[in-house]
Amino acid sequence: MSTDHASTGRNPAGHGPADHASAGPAGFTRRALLGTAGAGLLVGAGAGVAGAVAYDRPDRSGRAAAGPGGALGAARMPFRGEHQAGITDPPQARVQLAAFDLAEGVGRDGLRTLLQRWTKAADRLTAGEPSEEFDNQVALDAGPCSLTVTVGFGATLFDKAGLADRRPPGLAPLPAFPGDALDPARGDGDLFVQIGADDALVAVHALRVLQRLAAGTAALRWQSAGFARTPGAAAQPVTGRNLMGQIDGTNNPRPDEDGFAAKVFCAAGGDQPAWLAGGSYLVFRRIRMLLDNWEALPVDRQERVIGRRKSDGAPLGAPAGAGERSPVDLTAQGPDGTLAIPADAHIRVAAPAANGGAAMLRRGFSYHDGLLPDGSPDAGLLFLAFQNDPGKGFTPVQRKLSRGDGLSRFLRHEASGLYALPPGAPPGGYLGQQLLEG
Ligand SMILES: C=CC1=C(C)c2cc3[nH]c(cc4nc(cc5[nH]c(cc1n2)c(C)c5CCC(=O)O)C(CCC(=O)O)=C4C)c(C)c3C=C
Ligand SMILES: [Fe+2]
Repeated sequence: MSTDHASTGRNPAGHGPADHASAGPAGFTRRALLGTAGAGLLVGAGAGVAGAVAYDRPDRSGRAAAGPGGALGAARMPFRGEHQAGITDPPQARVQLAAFDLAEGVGRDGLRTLLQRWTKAADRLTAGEPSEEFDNQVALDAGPCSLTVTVGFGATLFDKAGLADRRPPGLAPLPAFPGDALDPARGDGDLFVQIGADDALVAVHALRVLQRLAAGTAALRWQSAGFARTPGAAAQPVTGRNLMGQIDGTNNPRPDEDGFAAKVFCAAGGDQPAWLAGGSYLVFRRIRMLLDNWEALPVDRQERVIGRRKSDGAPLGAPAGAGERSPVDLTAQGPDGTLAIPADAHIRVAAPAANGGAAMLRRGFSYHDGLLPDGSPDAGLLFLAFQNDPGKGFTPVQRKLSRGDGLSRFLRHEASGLYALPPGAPPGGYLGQQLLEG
C-alpha cells in the first residue's frame, strides 16, 4: 500500500493543488498545504540542502516568510477527507485536549446544531480564517500553523442525545487495570476534541472558539495542554522524545505498510455501525511520570526498562549506528548470554507479537503542569492511541503492561477516556452527519 489517499484517507479536496505528502518520522504522513510564500520556501529549502528529507512543515531557519504567520504559520492541514485530520498527521508542537458534557435536555437537534457550528468554525480556522460566529482576535496575525481539529463521541453522549441504539460496541467501558488511579473529572465526557497546532495561541484560540460556540449546549468538562517537538528544532525530522528522554513512536504502524488502514480505521460491515466507517476509536490516558525516580536511574538501566537505546532509539542488541528503525530482535543476547531486551522491557511486553497482533497508532504529547504538593513534577504523557477496535488494541496491551512492564513502576495512570471518532466531514456536510442522519 502506498502513502496515498487510500491509506491515509486525508483528501485535500477543496483545498487547492499544493499538497505535499511524504512519510515523516514515526510513520506519520506529512501532508500540509502551504500558502504561496510557504510553498516557495519549501522548494527553495529543498533545492538548497543536498539530500535533505522533504519536509513540508518548513524549518524556522528558512525565515523568508511572507503572508499570514510566515512559513511555519502558513502550513495548512486539510480539515476534510475520508478520515478526520489529526490522526495520521504528525504531532504538532502544541495540543489542547478537552471534553465537553451536553447540557440537560439537549437532544439530537441540539447536538446537530453544535456539530454544524463546530464544523463551520473548523473549516475556517484550519484555513487560517477567523470564525464567523465568534472570534476574540487571539490568533489574528498567525496562519493556520498546521491546525487540526479532531472530534470524538463518548459513550455517555448516545443516551443523552437519544442515540442509544447507535452507540458502537467498541465504546463499552475500558476495564479497570491494576495500578489505575483515575480521576473521572479529568477524563471521559460526552464530546472530545483534540486541537493540534504548531503555535500555542492558535491552538488555545481554536479551543476557545469551540467552547464559545458550545455555550448553552455543552460545557467544558476537562482540558489538558500538551506539547511535542517544534518543527525545525532538530536538523532533520526525527521521531520526537518524551519527558523520560526516550525517542517515542518508532514502532508505530506506518501508513505505507500493508493493513495500516485496517488497524487504525473502522470499516463498513462487521460489528461496527455503518456511520463509523472511516472513523476510529481513540483511547486517551493521562499518564504521570515519576520523573524523580526515573532520573535517579543510570542510563543503561533506563535503556533496559524500555529495551531501546536512549541516544538513537535503536533496539538493545543492535550494532552501533543501527538507528531507531533497525529491526527488533527479541531473541538477541548480550555478552553474558542473557536477553539483550529484558523479559519485562516495555517494547517486549507491548509488542503486537506478544499481544495477538494488537496494534494501535500512538500519537501522544508531553505535559508539564508544574509541581504537585509533594514537590514532584506534575508531568508525563497525554497518551493518545487510535485503533479500529479498542478491545483488540489498547485493552489487551494495557492489561499485559499493567502486570509485567518494567516501565509501569515509573508511571501513574491518572485519567482515561474512550471516544468514537466519526469519519471526516462529508463534502458540504458536517462532522458526525453520518451518525445523526445516516
Ligand atoms: C497500552 C498501550 C501503551 C501504553 C499505555 C504505553 C505507555 C508508554 N509508552 C512509553 C514509551 C515508549 N513506548 C514504546 C513503544 C510502545 N508502546 C506501546 C504501547 C503503550 N505504551 C507499544 C504498542 C509500543 C511498540 C512496541 C513495539 O512493537 O516495539 C517506546 C519505544 C519506541 C516506540 O516504538 O515507540 C517507548 C519509548 C511511555 C513513556 C509511556 C507512558 C508514559
Ligand atoms: Fe509505550
